[in-house]
Amino acid sequence: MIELRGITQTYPGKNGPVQALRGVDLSIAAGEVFGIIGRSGAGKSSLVRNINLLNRPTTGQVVVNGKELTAMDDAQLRSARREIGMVFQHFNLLSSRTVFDNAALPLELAGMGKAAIKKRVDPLLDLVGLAALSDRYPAQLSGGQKQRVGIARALTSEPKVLLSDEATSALDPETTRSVLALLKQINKDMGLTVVLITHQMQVVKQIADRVAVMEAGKVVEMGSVIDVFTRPQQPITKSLIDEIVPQELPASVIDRVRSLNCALSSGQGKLLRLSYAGNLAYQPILSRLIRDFGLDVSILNGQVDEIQDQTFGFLAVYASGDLAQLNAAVEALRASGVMVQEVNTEASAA
Ligand SMILES: Nc1ncnc2c1ncn2[C@@H]1O[C@H](COP(=O)(O)OP(=O)(O)OP(=O)(O)O)[C@@H](O)[C@H]1O
Repeated sequence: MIELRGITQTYPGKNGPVQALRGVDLSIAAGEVFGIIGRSGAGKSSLVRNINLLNRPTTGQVVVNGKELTAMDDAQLRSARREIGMVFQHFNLLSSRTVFDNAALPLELAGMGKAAIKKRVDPLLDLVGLAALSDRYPAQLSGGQKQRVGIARALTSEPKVLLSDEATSALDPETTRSVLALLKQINKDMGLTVVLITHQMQVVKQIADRVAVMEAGKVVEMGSVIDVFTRPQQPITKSLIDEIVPQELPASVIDRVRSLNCALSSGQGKLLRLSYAGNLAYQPILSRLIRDFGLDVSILNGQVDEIQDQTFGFLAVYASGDLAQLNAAVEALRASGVMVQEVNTEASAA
């Protein structure tokens, strides 16, 4: 549905050119909710604005729904853009127009008649839960309601793709959840492809199917959300996930393990961080360590959560026993799909 090939974006800057994007290739499938995450300045806004050519990339190709936007003239582009709706962090509503008139604006500009506009806009205001507020002005709305107007407006041209540029960044956590739930519902009910950029993993976790992690103008990691949460590879990904799934164990746990280690011969105790997802969450992982390998196991830390009906989690356990059995147990865990990290307590505590 969306193909970005070799995208670079260079802006003129006071102290020389700023290279915001340094060669991005992305393929987003129809009907997906695709998250693009990164810290401030990573290039997310530049990239999402490349998809509808609100920013024209310096080099590279943008193909949406089989049509190469980067090869189009202005008239062709205006028509192609109707298939791509966009919602913005600061809503971009006109204060002098009512909810209905804000949502209707793109249709008015396209020259549609009043009756046809009403037929298109009324159901959309109903969909976003604002039917009763259609005569209000933006100043009389909450942030969440303003964003719902923005979403209705983006849907008036019956797009196939919805781009969301930090649409929930200005909203409180509860309103964020309800706006994201609305986007997910629209994605499911209308089959709309949603591309959202955010700096919050919580947003990715709630709604995205796949995620690309950006750093310094490049995509450094990409995968299904559950895979990226359970097997983050890059330091930036780990640090972004840390707010939801702590990547480091508390110092108090490391301290306790060091004193446990002192009581054993070298190597007979290991601190293991086990990450797992999906069906593995229902496997008797710990009882196998005890039964099959004769180990003692203490649970020291952990968290279990869900991403779109899939369980995922991590457990920090201290396993002790015969060294050969310990090593065999780690191998068996890895073979079963559990990600096992042996935590070096000396290095971690330093
Ligand atoms: N119009 C512009 N002119 C010059 N430099 C720009 C322009 N727009 C963005 N940049 C620079 O390009 C880089 C990427 O910016 P971009 O806004 O795409 O990142 P971002 O990940 O969306 O950041 P944020 O979350 O802060 O919006 C930054 O260094 C930024 O300062």
